[in-house]
Amino acid sequence: MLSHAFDGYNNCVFAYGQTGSGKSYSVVGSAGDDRGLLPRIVEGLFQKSAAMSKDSKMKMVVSVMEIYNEEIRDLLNIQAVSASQKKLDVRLHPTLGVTIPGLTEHPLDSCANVITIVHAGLDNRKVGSTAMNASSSRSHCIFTFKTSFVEPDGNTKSSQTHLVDLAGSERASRTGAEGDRLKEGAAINKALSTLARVIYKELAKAGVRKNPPFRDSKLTHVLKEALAGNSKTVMVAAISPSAVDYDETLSTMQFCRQVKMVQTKAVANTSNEKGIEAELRREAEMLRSKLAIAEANAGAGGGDPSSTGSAHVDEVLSKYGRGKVDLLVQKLEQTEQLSKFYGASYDEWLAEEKRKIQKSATVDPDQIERFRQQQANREDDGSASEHEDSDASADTAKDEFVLCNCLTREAAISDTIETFARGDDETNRISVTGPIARELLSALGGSRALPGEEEDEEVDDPQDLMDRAAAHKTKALAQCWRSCVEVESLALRVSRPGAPKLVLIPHVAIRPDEIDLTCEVIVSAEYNDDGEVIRELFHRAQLELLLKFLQDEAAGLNEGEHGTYDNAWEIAVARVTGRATRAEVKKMQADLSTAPRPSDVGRLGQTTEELRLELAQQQSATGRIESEASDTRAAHARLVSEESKELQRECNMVRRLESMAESQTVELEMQQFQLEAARREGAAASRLRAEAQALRSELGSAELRRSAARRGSEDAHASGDSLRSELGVLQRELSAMRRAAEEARVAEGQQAERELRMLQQQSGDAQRLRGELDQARAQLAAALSAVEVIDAQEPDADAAELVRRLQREGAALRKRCGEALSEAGALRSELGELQRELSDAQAAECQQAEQELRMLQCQSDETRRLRAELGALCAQPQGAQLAAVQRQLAETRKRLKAQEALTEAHREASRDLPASFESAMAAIDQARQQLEQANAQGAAGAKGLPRRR
Ligand SMILES: Nc1ncnc2c1ncn2[C@@H]1O[C@H](COP(=O)(O)OP(=O)(O)OP(=O)(O)O)[C@@H](O)[C@H]1O
Repeated sequence: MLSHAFDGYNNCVFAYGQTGSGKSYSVVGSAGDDRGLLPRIVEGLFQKSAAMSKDSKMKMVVSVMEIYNEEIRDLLNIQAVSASQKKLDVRLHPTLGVTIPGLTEHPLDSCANVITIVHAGLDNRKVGSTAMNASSSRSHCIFTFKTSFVEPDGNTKSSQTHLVDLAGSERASRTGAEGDRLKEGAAINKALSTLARVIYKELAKAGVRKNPPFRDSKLTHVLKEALAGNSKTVMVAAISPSAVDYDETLSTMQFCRQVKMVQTKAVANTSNEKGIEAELRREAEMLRSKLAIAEANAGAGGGDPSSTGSAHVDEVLSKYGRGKVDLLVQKLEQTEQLSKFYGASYDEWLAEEKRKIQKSATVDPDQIERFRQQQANREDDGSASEHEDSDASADTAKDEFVLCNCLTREAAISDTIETFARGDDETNRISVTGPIARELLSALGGSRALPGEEEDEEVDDPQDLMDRAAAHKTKALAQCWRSCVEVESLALRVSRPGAPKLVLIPHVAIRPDEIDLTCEVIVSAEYNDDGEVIRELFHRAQLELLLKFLQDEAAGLNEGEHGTYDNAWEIAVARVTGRATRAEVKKMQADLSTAPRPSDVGRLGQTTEELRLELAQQQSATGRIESEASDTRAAHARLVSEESKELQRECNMVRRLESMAESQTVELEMQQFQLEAARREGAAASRLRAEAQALRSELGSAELRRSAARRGSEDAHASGDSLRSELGVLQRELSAMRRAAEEARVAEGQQAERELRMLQQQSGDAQRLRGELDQARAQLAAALSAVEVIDAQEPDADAAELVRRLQREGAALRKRCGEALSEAGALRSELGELQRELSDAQAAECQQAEQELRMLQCQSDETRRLRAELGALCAQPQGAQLAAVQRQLAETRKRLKAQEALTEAHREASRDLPASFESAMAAIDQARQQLEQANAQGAAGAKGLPRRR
């Protein structure tokens, strides 16, 4: 873009997108690395300018405006913004193109200066808060940089860069806009939809001639050149990454696609002021020298014209040359003035240019009122006389010319046109030839197309109407000049030196929809016997008709052989006006002079008398016919006025129909556009058709797989159901087991308690037995001691033997008793251990059961989820997912099997538990029996002891 600007191309960047998507962020941004396009472009321009050669110069001005609720406001003219909300308007200038009179432009000399100015402008911008953006731009903002690069050789490249931050498209339902916000939103959406329509029309334009509705909104009117003309234009599409903004994002992208297809026609804006000036100087010099020759000839009493070249050319030069030279000199002076301005300070030049533009684009309100009044009068007084009409049209023409002058920049041209518009004195007879006419034409039309040629739309705004009327007039005038120039040059070509002069007095009658170009031709038709002009005759002729005749005549003439016709243009005029040419009159005279015979004189006189009589009759008949004709003309005028009213009504209806047709055409174009897109897509579709065929067959096999998968899933469902029922059974079994285990635990606990009590009782019995044993031992000891005493006194071998046996048995008994006791202790500890084991096993079992329950719940949840997934998958058959589900199903089956194995193990464990308990109880019983035996033996032993003596 920077290099385009340096090469003299106009640029435009506009940011488009929904509200809050980042348009302002992209165009202006904030400080540092977050700065947007604008500061970066300006930096680039100044950097490039610094790198240019010293003799080159860059000049830059900036303007900032906003379009708020269809009103243009200058953001750099704070006074206007805050004081009276002064609105600006868009004008189409014949040479400058789209202009906004009153918009201030600030000269720039540094990057910092630009940023300051731009931010000052942005402070005045309309910003509001909506539900979608806390600082939402409520207006379209346009930053315009005009740059011109002047090279050392005078070559100038000028460009204009627009940076446009559009307001975001928004939906009232989402932004929550009400009141003023809603109104702003409506204006924003209107401008954006006009932008879209302009784009559609631009696309349609390639085929048929269309007029995009640029004037329907201020935005498109201002950006007309950027959207369809001389500009390199870029669109930045801002979109939101959020899924809720899907619709807006899609519509932005569709708009993007259309914008991408619009083609603009950018041309480099280059000029060389020095070259133009030099050319003008050369031409002026040449004309001055010719004038000097002509004056010298005139001073010398005429002399022989042929000695200085063409007498006719000299004659024309002597009469009109001064005017031409004066005009050219005037033009030259203006160019000099312009170049002086260019050489002077840039600011002064800028101020002067602005003043000129404002002056040229401002129309006096009185003039508008007068013009409107005259138009109304003209419409109302359709039946007025021709004379009144011509007076009124003369006045109107004058006003229209004044308006026309307002639109031209060149004062000299304005004067000429005004002179041309006056129709009552000698100055009106303007002879136009070659260069001057061309200059006038180029000054009137410029290098641009005439405004009237560009568009043909209905306008309600009076100022607009004035502009267009003036443009229309300018166009008519240009046409008239063109025709005059051609007529004159042809007349010059076909006439001979010494032939009568051709003077054209153009009349331009302008009506809203037609241009009538006629001219009065002076034919020096009446001569006295000495060949002197008695009076000049004026004939009104259609310029176009005249031009055609002259062209025919010129085509029939071989250049250099002027002898065939005395004066071809005279013949042409005579043909047009229906009069005899001088040559014909002369021929008739010659015929008469050569033919008369004395015998015929009387007859001729009689014939002449008869002819005179006939002529008188014809004259009276002509008078009658003329009076009838005037009546008919009046009636015709009335009819015409009625018809024109009728036509006006029909026109209005046609316009309404046209507007309807217009909207239908827009729709049609959109459809055509879509059709075109569809056709393009169709081409891609045909490429994809083969692929689609392959996919279809693949789909068929996928269908088969899907049905197989569905069957599999149904099986899986069935197996899932059976698994579930199994699971239910297992759960029921588990709970029954849990209940049985609980009961067994309680019963075992009670049993263990009972046994404990018994053991305690047995241990008490054992204690008692031990006490009795101790007693028996003490008795035994006492008996032994008594036996020893007895032995000592009277030894008894048997008794001693008995005692020894008893002692042995007692020791054995003691030993066995100790063993029984230790066995009972071991049994007790074993019992305690068993009780601990039992309680541990019960706790572990409970824990395990809870875990299992939890697992089963998880499994049942998972099964439910899997079933739902399976259902969804069945609805959308996709092989991979089905396989995944089958895998999950297999895993679940595996887990169920593991669960079953675990449950079985627990079942086994719970089966083993009572057996070990029973063996423990049997051991206890055995120990108890042994203890009882020991006790019985002990008792028997005690009984068998000899009584103490
Ligand atoms: N790329 C980004 N990085 C960081 N912040 C961003 C970005 N784009 C936008 N933002 C932030 O999002 C918010 C809205 O952005 P911005 O005002 O530029 O949106 P907008 O399209 O101009 O909206 P509107 O049309 O309503 O004016 C701002 O606060 C801006 O700083």
